[in-house]
Amino acid sequence: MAARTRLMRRATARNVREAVRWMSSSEISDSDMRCRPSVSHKGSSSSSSDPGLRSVQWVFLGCPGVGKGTYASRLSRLVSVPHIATGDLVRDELASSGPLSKQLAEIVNQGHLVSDEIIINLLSKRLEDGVNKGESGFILDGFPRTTRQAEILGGVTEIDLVVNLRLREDILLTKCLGRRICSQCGGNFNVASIDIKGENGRPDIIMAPILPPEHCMSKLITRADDTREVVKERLRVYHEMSEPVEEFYRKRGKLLEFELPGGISESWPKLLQALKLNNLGEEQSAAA
Ligand SMILES: Nc1ncnc2c1ncn2[C@@H]1O[C@H](COP(=O)(O)OP(=O)(O)O)[C@@H](O)[C@H]1O
Repeated sequence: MAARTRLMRRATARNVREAVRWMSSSEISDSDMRCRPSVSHKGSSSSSSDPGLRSVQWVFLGCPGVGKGTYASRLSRLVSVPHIATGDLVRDELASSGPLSKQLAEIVNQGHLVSDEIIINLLSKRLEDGVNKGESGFILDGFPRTTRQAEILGGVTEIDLVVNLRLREDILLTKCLGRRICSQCGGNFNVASIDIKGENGRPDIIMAPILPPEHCMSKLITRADDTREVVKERLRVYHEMSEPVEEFYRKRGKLLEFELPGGISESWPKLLQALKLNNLGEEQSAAA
């Protein structure tokens, strides 16, 4: 057991060293890595050799069901960096039926966290593959989820900004239960229709369902960990293990709190405004 732990530690250290080497061999200077949302992010290329591009290194935090994936993936397209969701890395590993898949299935389907070692291995590999393809910068979604992960990430590279998405807990559960994925195209949808009257000074919250196109309707599936019991456990685990990560970044002055006011049409422009990216959003919708 001790030997296995030592081996795991060595494997992790090696991956982190590789990530460090990746960072230091990158053409981007330290100052370029810092968040400069007001500079132009032209085109869809994420190559670091384009002097007009600056690669942001952002993290999205937030409870299960809050919409980290939705907003992180939209933003990644806007600022031309990859959206890396550790939940997707875990699901890819599960689907691959590799040596880890049985162990992972048990953990994920109980709503628990995968070990820091395994998740860092998966993330290091994804970052390395990306760098080999010429990627730079990232928006991380679902990582770090423990303070240890945050410390390891901080030892490897500088995070510019951490966006903490927030939403009422009763809505989170409904949203998780409404999630659907098209088994053919992989599209993410949500059949939940939320219309909650505000009370005690809280505003109304209206979130329209995100319905799939006709051709996906018959192919919709639900994630195995999106059952009522497992979502409740994931929320409990988030409060216990991941909320301290918010404090970790708050203390370092990197945390941007963002309370979602409603569905995408209402929240997206406000999020861009909070990130001082509204001009970029307008440019892109004008070009579309
Ligand atoms: N950083 C991480 N650390 C540990 N486990 C993780 C991490 N990211 C993802 N996982 C595992 O993958 C599952 C799915 O993650 P994700 O898709 O991000 O779910 P959620 O909807 O709960 O945010 C998690 O419940 C957990 O088991």
